Amino acid sequence: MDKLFIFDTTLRDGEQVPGCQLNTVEKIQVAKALEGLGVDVIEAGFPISSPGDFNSVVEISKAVTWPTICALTRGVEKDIEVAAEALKYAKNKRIHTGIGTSDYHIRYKFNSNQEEILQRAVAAVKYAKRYVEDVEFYAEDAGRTDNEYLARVVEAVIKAGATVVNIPDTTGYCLPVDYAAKIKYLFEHVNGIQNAIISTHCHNDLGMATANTLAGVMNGARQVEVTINGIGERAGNTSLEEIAMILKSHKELLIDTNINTQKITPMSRMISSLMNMPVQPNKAIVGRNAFAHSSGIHQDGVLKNRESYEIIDPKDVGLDENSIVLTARSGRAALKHRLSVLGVDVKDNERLDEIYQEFLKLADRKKDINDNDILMLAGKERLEKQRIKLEYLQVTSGVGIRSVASIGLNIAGEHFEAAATGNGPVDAGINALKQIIKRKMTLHDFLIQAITKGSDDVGKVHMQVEYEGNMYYGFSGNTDIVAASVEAYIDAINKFIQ
Ligand SMILES: CC(=O)SCCNC(=O)CCNC(=O)[C@H](O)C(C)(C)COP(=O)(O)OP(=O)(O)OC[C@H]1O[C@@H](n2cnc3c(N)ncnc32)[C@H](O)[C@@H]1OP(=O)(O)O
Ligand SMILES: CC(C)C(=O)C(=O)O
Repeated sequence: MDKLFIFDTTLRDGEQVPGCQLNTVEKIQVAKALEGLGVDVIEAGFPISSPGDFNSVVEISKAVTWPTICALTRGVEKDIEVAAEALKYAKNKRIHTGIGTSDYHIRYKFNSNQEEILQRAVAAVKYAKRYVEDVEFYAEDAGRTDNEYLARVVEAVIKAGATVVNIPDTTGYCLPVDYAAKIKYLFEHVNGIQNAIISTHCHNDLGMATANTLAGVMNGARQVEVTINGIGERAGNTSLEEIAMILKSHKELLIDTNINTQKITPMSRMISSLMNMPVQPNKAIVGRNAFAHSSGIHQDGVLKNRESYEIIDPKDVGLDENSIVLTARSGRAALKHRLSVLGVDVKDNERLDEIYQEFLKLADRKKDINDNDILMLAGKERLEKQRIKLEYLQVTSGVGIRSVASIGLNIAGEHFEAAATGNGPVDAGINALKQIIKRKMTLHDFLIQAITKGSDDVGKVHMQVEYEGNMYYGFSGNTDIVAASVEAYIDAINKFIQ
């Protein structure tokens, strides 16, 4: 297996994203987590850019042990001096310097010409070499740089001592076939290329960052510059998790990384939370839906054999399990599975079908069906077979009066009635219930939730009732929330009275 070096630039290119700025303490936290993840190089910042960024590079250098700490500079002496100073405490250090090589950059950014830029590139590498052994050179906008000129620059900087040469597709313009050809061209035309590692740094403006990075690797690049969750300037960078999992999934490529893939999900969540940058739900590997199956045919297939619809074991990226999301497109297999996970075993297909029909009606109204909804549906089923049934409930309540409730119960075929007052209609209803069921019961959890949005909505009630030291759960749903509350209490009682 060939080793691919993972160069993480979440703290530099990722942190350039508006709103994603981190303070030094947060950056140290991220750097330590990246070290745990197994990255080879951490690009910690651009020290000349601000005192805060300088300080972060210093502190990360002190905090991190084995990955190389890299600092970015322009091809400018002062930048290089400041970067070297910031890296003073790093055990393994690298300066990443460079200059734009495309005609756009040479003409408009620098008002210069190819020969002068080539000389500035070489001078920058030589200057950085005065401070550190490990110097990486970037040919900014290499994606749009003419290959013949790029090869001359790459050859010259390697001769000047560059240990790594970065070929960025800065604007995310390249097609994978063209980026592949560019890397191949360099390997075929640069004398001394074996003395340096060729690196990719692909942006995602056209959604091709990962494809381009992979094309580079398949043509000889052995370092990839990536970020967690693919964050970065504009549309972002190649995402670390995608490259790591592509190589883990396609062993035939014979290329390996040091990444401990089981740390990918926690790392992704840490970055998303610290940088206030939500991950799009369908993002490969780390999106909320990356391992969620929501349609009946897929769910049935996955429940029969995970690999029917999953190419990655969720455990390999640090998730406990995949998720079977119940929607109006789900089938009986998924519903039955969820019920059994929740402890409700539906053995009889006729019963399952009845619950399923109720489920479909609810799913058409409500986008997210959660576990409580499912339990409530199964509970409604159960209500009909319960020992204690609510026959009627009448409540009077209002402002400035004490609530009064009268209740009628059918207990194993016998009729009982009672009335009581209470502190509000629910309390009155439960007090009336307790006039008939004279047991020492305590209500703990009591949650009322609207299912959809209208005022005619179903109120869903979830309760926890303690009886003789044990907890019993009760569920119900009704457009009358007082009735739903009393029904939920009766549901809990039925669980210990039968
Ligand atoms: C592709 C990448 O470089 S990705 C990194 C991008 N990240 C950043 O830009 C964040 C950090 N940047 C900064 O803090 C500031 O831009 C600084 C400190 C670097 C420079 O600030 P200023 O001196 O005010 O310059 P300003 O940002 O306005 O313009 C950039 C200057 O750098 C020059 N420059 C840009 N890239 C390079 C380079 N690689 N090598 C040499 N000079 C460069 C530009 O031509 C311009 O010079 P000019 O003023 O003579 O025209
Ligand atoms: C500094 C370089 C590597 C960069 O960020 C780019 O070209 O996008």
